[in-house]
Amino acid sequence: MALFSKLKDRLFKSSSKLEEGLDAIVEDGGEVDTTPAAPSPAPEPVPQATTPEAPAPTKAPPPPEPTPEPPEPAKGLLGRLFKKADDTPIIRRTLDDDMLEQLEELLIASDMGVDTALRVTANMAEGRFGKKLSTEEIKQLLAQEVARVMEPVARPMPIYPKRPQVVLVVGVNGSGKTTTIGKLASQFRAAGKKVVIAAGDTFRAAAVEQLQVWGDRAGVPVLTAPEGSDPASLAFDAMTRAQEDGADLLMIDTAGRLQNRADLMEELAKIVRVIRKKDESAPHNTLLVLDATTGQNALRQVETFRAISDVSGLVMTKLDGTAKGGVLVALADKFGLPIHAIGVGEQIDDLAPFDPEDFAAALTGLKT
Ligand SMILES: Nc1nc2c(ncn2[C@@H]2O[C@H](COP(=O)(O)OP(=O)(O)OP(=O)(O)O)[C@@H](O)[C@H]2O)c(=O)[nH]1
Repeated sequence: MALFSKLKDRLFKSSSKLEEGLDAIVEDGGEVDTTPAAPSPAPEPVPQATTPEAPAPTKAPPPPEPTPEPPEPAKGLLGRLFKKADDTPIIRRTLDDDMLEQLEELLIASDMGVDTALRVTANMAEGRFGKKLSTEEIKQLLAQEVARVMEPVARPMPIYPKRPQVVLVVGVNGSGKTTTIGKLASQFRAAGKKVVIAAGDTFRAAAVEQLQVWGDRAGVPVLTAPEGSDPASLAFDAMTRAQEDGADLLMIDTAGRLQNRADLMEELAKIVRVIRKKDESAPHNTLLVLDATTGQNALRQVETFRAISDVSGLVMTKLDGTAKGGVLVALADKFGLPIHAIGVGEQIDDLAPFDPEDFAAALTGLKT
């Protein structure tokens, strides 16, 4: 399945934002490259001294531009379109301090966060100061750097021989926990695993109903308890049932009321205490579900949930249709927590494994 093109299509907002910004930066102070064969972006082997003052003579005052003749009008609309694609002049700009600063600002505006943006741009610039770069070449460098940051965190959710493997799912209300549990359950079931879901957000009847809908879609039983009852007691019953049924996986949904952090912390701790009566090593995974559209707020959510639970990995939802995809780079750079999967839509199969190179290309709008 062409998952990559799906991701690419759906990350359009992030990539178009970056793309527009990069075009503007290169055009601002760049000049049309009249040399016929464009030099390749070339990873520079030149090990540049890290001191900033090293390479220097960057400013070659642009000679009066020999603006290339606009392409002769081609016949017909199609002809004109193709002509434009072929003959669009390539603009290059010399990489200097000003340009670097603009790149940093663009990446910060793309939700990468200040530290990550600075690190990424510094790596992009290394050995390339004073070189002329086109937008496409910058995209390639950026994609390379993003992929490098993301590579260590791109890990599927580990599966252990323990049965049932208990997966506690945490995250704020609306982040996509229910949907993600449904999608994961469907994938595990398709892989031949026996799955049980526990609707641990017992405070909201609507949340339980939603989970039942997803359980039906995935063909997986959902254990529920009366509204307002103790989630830990439900978790205990679900654990018993999962053990009796010989289930491979027990996925426990939890409430996401961060407004009352102390209560939520106690509630999660109690669920953990109770399931450990049945299996000391449980929960085996604690998945934090984050909504990509919240941008930098996702960083704060990781900090908060790490303080109240033993987060072992992340699932990032709603990457489709957001211009804030860059936050994943900041998350990877800052916390190094594994990103197990990404949500790219509301349908049951809209959960993809996290692939750093595909993501980097989709985020930067790099043509592959
Ligand atoms: N576009 C898009 N929407 C998503 C994705 N994941 C979840 N959603 C939508 O986000 C909304 C909230 O998702 P839920 O799964 O109900 O979130 P929750 O964290 O369980 O929320 P509560 O039940 O309120 O705790 C729903 O409308 C979902 O359809 C995704 O990857 N892409």
